Amino acid sequence: MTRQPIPVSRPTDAPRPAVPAGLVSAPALRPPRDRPRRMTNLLRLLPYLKPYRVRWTAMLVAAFASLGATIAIPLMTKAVIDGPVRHHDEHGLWLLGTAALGVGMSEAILWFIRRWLVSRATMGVERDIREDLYARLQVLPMSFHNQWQSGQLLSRIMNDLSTVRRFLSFGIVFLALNIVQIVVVSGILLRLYWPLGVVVLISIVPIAATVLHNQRQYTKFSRMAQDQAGVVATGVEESALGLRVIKSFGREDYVYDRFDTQVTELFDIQLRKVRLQARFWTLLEVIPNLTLIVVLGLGAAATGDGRITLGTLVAFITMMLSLVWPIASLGFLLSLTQECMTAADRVTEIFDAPQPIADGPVNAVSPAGRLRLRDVGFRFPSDDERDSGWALRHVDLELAPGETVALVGATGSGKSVLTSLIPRLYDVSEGSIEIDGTDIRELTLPALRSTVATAFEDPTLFSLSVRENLTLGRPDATEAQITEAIDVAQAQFVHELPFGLDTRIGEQGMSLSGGQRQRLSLARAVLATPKVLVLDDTLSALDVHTEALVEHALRNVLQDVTGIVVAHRASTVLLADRVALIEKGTITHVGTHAQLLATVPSYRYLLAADDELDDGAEPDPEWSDDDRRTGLREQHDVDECTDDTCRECATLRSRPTPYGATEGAGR
Ligand SMILES: Nc1ncnc2c1ncn2[C@@H]1O[C@H](COP(=O)(O)OP(=O)(O)OP(=O)(O)O)[C@@H](O)[C@H]1O
Repeated sequence: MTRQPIPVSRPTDAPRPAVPAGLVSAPALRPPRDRPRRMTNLLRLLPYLKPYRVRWTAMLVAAFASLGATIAIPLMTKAVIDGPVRHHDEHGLWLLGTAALGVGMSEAILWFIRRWLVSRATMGVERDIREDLYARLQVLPMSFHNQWQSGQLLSRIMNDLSTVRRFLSFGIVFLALNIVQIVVVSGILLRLYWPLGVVVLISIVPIAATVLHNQRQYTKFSRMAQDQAGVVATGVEESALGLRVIKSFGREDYVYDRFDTQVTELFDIQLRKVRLQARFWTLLEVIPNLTLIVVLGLGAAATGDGRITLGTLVAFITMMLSLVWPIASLGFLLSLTQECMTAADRVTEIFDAPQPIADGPVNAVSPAGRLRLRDVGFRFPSDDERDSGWALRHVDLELAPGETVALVGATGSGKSVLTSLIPRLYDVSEGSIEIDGTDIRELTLPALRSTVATAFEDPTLFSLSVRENLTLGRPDATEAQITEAIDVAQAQFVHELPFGLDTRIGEQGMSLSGGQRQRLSLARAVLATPKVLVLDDTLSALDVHTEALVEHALRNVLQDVTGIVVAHRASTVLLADRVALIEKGTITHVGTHAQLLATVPSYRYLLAADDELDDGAEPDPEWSDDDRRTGLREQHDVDECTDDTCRECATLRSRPTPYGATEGAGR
């Protein structure tokens, strides 16, 4: 089974309507309460109807035609009663009866046509907005995703868009139809017998007043319910992903209680909505019934006095009753309109989120891969006024094409943040990063991301086949190239999966072990054949033997690319030509492993945990270049050495490498 890789943005040639311009160049995200633009947000979604305008207009015509039939039937009834029935005209009765039957049947057929026409159009609109929203989520920067709960996004992309569809499919149509029906029928009622018409109009006033009064409350509850649905979705997602942790700590009760609180809150909000509606619906039941009693009494008297005919009274009552549903549903339809406006707010918040990381003008993959960081500083974007602090400051580093630098630093020192800046997952806050002399902000994102490939410590795999996961960065890779990348990453285990490369792996690659996922992630990065390869502690989950094999193969790959390798172990550092030590967000030392080992105590502490070594000691001038590079003297025989204070023995013995203390890091 071969499937297309996950698209990260909508293909430009896809036969879909463009995102309405209002959505693309929308202003920055602002909290919903500050925005008096609720209707505007809904209107901004209406251009999605454009591709379906013929179908939608036809649907409106069918709907209004069937409304005409609905109104005509009571009038025909009047004509039958006051004409053929009253005058015992059998021929006229057949004629008018058949016509009324025809009108009734055409009303039913038009109703069916309306439903048939509208469902396809509105489902298409829902699909189109959903696709654009998804494409938008793909291009929004990491800072956006850091700030948004994934459940909120899920609830917007699923629930809110269904609300928009419901509104477009019947909400807006019936709102228009019902208003027209109320106005036209009220006019006819006044014309049939104005005193009774006035009674009916008076009865509409309290209903309309209640509808308007309820709107604000209902809107507030709608928004609260929709936001809380997002919180619940986040809870479900988190507990599904963190199931192992929850089980291993035996915290099922705790997460259940937390979930129970969230769900109960949603339940309470929905209950408040229902209570509000219930009060409203009660009013809608009572008032028409009271009106009917009054109309029947006054109408019977008027018929007895001969002021109106029996046919007029029957038509009046039939028409008046036909108003009950349009008026009653007005409350529901206005509620739906409110919900839809809230949903449109929530959807457009995503479209409106700023996209600071945009394409530059240069669409060319960098030829050599010379990487330069100039006085780079970075602070995480923060929502509030609080200063988020500098995660990186004054970072200067230059890598020649083909050179590999290991990034070493204590946990939290800024290594991952630094590696995220190179593919522009975040943009630098100050300074610049250049590849082959071009500021990476000048490059188009596709060009940059073809130049730079990254493998992360926590490798995310998708619910796709192994092949699709591997070729994410290079969809046109050949079998030979895939096999080579698999070999480099020592991921040959994929051939033993039930369907080999076509085996579909579970959600987030969960059916694979951590080390297997890391190897696939590494193979994916290698297969992308970048000019700059960034490995963010990619080998941390491998056993020492596999790590040694991967490193052996990686050595060849790194010869041809510029590499930044985040390393916590000496064995990984040995892949690099030079090492950069990062401390509290700043690169404090750059040199070979041996130089730093010999001269920088904090570096020794990090890699060797050896604080017994002399601070500031220079490496032995008799060491070979290779020894200097590795910081280990291969010729030195630890077993033979009798000097208890020997620096080399201490280094070799304490080093947490897979190579054995006397093997000189296995080079
Ligand atoms: N999304 C974020 N928002 C705010 N601060 C963050 C975010 N991600 C990381 N940080 C902070 O930035 C700093 C550097 O984090 P980073 O992940 O780069 O550390 P690291 O050196 O890679 O650590 P480790 O070796 O543990 O992976 C830390 O203080 C961390 O708390």
